[in-house]
Amino acid sequence: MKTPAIEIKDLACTYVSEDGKNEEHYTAVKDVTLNIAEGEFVSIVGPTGCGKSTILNMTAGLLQPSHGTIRIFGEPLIGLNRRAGYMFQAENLMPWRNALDNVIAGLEFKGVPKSEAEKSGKQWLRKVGLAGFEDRYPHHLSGGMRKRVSMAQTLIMDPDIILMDESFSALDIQTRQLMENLLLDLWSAKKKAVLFITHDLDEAISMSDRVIVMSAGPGSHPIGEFVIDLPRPRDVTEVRADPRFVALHRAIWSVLREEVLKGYERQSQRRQGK
Ligand SMILES: Nc1ncnc2c1ncn2[C@@H]1O[C@H](COP(=O)(O)OP(=O)(O)OP(=O)(O)O)[C@@H](O)[C@H]1O
Repeated sequence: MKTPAIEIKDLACTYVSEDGKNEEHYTAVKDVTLNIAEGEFVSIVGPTGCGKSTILNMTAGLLQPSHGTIRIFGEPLIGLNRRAGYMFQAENLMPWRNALDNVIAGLEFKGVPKSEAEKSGKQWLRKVGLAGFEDRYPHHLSGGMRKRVSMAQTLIMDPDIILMDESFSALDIQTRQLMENLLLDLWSAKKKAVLFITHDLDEAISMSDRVIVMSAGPGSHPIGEFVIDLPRPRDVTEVRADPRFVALHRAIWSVLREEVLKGYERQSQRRQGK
């Protein structure tokens, strides 16, 4: 069997917070075991606050697990995950750089000569539908255009793994579906392992090869795994009318629904300090 791109074993994360007097421990995730194959597109869905971002941040190497291991293409993850590119919900463009200079920032940092980086940057801006926008600064681009620049900025580095945390959730629905289709097009041209975090079950099903459902926290862990056997290439809007999509949605929601309700209840108990 091929070595997985991401191999997560018995992972746990306990946050410790202090208010000056007391130390509070909160185990967000526990017993998380999960593999993602090379080129596989996997989404994690779960109730709000269940620890989806916690898992992603540990896989990115931005957060140290309290327990368990993460292997990247067979190698234990130590420090930052250098084989991964990230796309988060928040804007990460540098406002003082134009679109092209934002796209090539990572290449420049790696020491790629400017002319070579610019040539590649222009190609990437074309791929994401922004040819002619090279000189525009982020504040002169729409939210959707800024996301396209971010996507080019991530993919130009040719990472073997792409980690995405609610990357499109701030966009309006039409722009969001355009971005989802664009991502699928780019992904199918050069398949990378994708770990995609989303609140949106429709988005998870329409994009993924596999959807993992997490339980409500504390100690959140996977409680369901669904293979999405919808044919590719997919159009994320059209695929939603496919009877198989509807059946998968029903099956996954039957597992997720109860956890969502538990998640709301536990969060409100936590807020009240119960
Ligand atoms: N630094 C921290 N200190 C203490 N608790 C934290 C910290 N970061 C996250 N948490 C808690 O850990 C739990 C998991 O958080 P996380 O952001 O990973 O969940 P999520 O599933 O991504 O949330 P959402 O769906 O709302 O984006 C939450 O209950 C959160 O309040």
